[in-house]
Amino acid sequence: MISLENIRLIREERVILDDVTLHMKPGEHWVILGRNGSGKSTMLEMMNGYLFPTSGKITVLGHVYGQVDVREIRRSIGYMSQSLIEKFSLRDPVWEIVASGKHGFLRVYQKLPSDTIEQAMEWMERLQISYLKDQPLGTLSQGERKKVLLARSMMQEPRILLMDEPCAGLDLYEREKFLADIQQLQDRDFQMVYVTHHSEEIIPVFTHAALIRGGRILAAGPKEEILTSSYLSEVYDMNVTVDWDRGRPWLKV
Ligand SMILES: Nc1ncnc2c1ncn2[C@@H]1O[C@H](COP(=O)(O)OP(=O)(O)OP(=O)(O)O)[C@@H](O)[C@H]1O
Repeated sequence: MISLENIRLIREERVILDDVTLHMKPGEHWVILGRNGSGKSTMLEMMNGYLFPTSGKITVLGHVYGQVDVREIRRSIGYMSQSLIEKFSLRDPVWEIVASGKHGFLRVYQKLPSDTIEQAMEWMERLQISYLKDQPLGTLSQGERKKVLLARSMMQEPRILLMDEPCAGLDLYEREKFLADIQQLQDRDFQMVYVTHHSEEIIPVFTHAALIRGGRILAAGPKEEILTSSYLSEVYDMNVTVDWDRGRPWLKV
């Protein structure tokens, strides 16, 4: 469903991504793991069509970027990132922000169809944030904001969901609640790509991992083959040991 072939990106004369090749097939959920500044967010922005590579080929849902109207493809891609939260008005009520995801608007200026409002209520119910529906976004905790963003992304019934460090800033409790919500989405016919620098966020729903270091793919494939002590020591530039517990890799430094 998502394929990056020989991607190279040069910005301000710096090589940001080099020789990146990844094939994410239907039925696979991927994690992209790497240190700060390794190029993870840049890769997501390419999958979204926000950034175009200096060279290489990107194919998403069967369409080659550069040969299609990316805005059309983007309708099928949910995107969660901190930068998106910052675009909303902090005064808008939660239900409106969730509902506005249906067509990808940032604000609602017209009366919404009742089925869109109903769908927004259903997603808020499912993610247990109904009690927040009338609260202004600005009054929500970080964890609640992430759930609002997830509900909003799901409104467009995406075929792909890209998540850029969704657990950043969450405490242990909020993180685990959020990850449990992600785990529950597995029955849906879509593909998730999750960017993080914390390997303990790799919950069982994720089937594959790509390790990125200095803008290059260090290793990519089924997660059990990739999340090894040896590869992770290389990606983090320090000696670490992996312990698997209930389908999750935990690191000892
Ligand atoms: N417009 C730009 N011009 C020059 N360099 C850039 C530009 N945008 C990003 N970079 C550089 O590209 C590299 C990769 O950035 P990116 O945000 O993709 O990293 P990341 O792995 O997502 O990091 P983090 O985990 O800290 O969010 C960084 O070194 C960053 O400084």
